[in-house]
Amino acid sequence: MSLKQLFRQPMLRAMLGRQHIQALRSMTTQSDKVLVDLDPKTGVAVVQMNRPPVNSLNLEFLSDINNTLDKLHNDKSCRGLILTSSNNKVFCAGLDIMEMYQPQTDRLTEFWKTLQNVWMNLYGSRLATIAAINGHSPAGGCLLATCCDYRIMVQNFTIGLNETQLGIIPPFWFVDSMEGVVGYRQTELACQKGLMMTTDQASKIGLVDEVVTPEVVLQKAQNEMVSWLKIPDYARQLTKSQMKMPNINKLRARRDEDVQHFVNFITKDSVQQALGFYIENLKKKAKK
Ligand SMILES: CCCCCCCCCCC/C=C/C(=O)SCCNC(=O)CCNC(=O)[C@H](O)C(C)(C)COP(=O)(O)OP(=O)(O)OC[C@H]1O[C@@H](n2cnc3c(N)ncnc32)[C@H](O)[C@@H]1OP(=O)(O)O
Repeated sequence: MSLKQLFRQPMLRAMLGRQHIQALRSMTTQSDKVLVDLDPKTGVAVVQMNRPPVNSLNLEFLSDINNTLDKLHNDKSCRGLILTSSNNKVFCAGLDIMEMYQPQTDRLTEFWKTLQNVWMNLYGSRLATIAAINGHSPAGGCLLATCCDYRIMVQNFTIGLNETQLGIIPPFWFVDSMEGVVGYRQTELACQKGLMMTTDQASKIGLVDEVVTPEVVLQKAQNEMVSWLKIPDYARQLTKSQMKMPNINKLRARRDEDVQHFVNFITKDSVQQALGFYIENLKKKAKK
């Protein structure tokens, strides 16, 4: 069903009310890959990633996410953001591997710059941000989750920075994001070994704050958000910025160098070969 058709549903209209539908409409015109429901009463936006089959992050999807963040940041009524997925098995499969396999350099460069922008925009967001992780969350998916201020994850899924298992390297700002959440030692273990952790394992090291069942994940995120929004915005925002700016400034200072490293690394024959094998295995596994 298209969004237009969805808005026409009498049940939905009755449930949400007219004002809410208006907000929904204005926020969803941007992209069908990023669905935004901004509640004008609470100032909380639920942002659903909606790029089937697995929300892998390609250039266009990343641009859509970035535009959505910009729009929400420019909307004074918006105070909180809950990031989740329309797929109840996969929160986000990480970067779209096809962007990195046999790439055109211009697009690869643009792709990486856009990912850097998404990271800076979400990690440094003025909003209180909660990830409602309702499915698997490898690599770039884990990065998005660690950009948020709080993580609630559905049981029996997996999360982690598994890059080394693919023969690639998690960039320093991926690592910084993880370290900010779980500390140096756990980051060292998780990143060097490319660990994909179950929800329970992730909870034990503090990578996720709450483990829940699928039915309640969004409600739990909404409840948690209430407590964050009780804090005066300026106090919360300045405290957040004090803690996050050093990492953002670190990437800002090394942006071009980081793009260059990425492009040089990805275009190496050995890395292309490793990615080729990985894609083949993914496809074989998907067919089974
Ligand atoms: C000196 C310093 C140098 C620094 C250099 C920098 C180095 C580079 C840094 C790059 C950082 C990379 C970050 C990443 O995010 S890489 C991506 C990592 N992601 C994964 O490994 C996830 C792979 N996917 C899965 O494990 C599963 O798909 C998942 C658990 C997410 C879901 O399982 P499920 O069973 O539900 O779905 P399928 O596996 O059947 O998949 C369905 C189809 O989707 C395709 N797919 C899956 N993941 C991806 C992906 N990440 N990109 C593109 N496509 C993906 C899969 O192949 C299936 O497709 P088909 O149906 O067409 O076969």
